[in-house]
Amino acid sequence: MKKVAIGSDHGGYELKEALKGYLTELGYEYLDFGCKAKESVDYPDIAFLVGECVATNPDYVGIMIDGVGVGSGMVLNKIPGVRGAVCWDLSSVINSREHNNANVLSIGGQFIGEGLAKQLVKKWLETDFAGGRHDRRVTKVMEIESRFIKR
Ligand SMILES: O=P(O)(O)OC[C@H]1O[C@@H](O)[C@H](O)[C@@H]1O
Repeated sequence: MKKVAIGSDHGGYELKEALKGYLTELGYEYLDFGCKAKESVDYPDIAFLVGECVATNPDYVGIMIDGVGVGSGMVLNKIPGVRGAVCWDLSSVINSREHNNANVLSIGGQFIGEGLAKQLVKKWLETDFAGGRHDRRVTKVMEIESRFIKR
């Protein structure tokens, strides 16, 4: 079972706190990268920490929650090795795992209520990469990334 790197900005703080308890209920270990209170913070700072954890630890997947999910999605996809997926419903969640082998889920705490967020997180964590033709495509995604990595 993968471990979960979880983080939020102020827009996702309350949902993050609720999801932590839910992850424990489901049997997942997690590492909380903040934020630690509802005061305003900058989503790139936290999304970076979540993405860095996932990029450097194959045992981890990530969950990042800001107000909308899009900004953190941008940050996550700047980090080599991270495939961040901004999702809003069960179809996008399932597709991001089966087709894209997403390793970080980004959701918007201002749009997604606690009940739906729990459904999305559970489904995302339980859905496997389908491989096959999708493996070829994800390999191409990662190859494109490698063209921009300076050595
Ligand atoms: O709460 P403020 O600072 O207005 O806006 C920050 C939010 O707006 C978007 O960039 C992100 O979703 C972030 O959570």
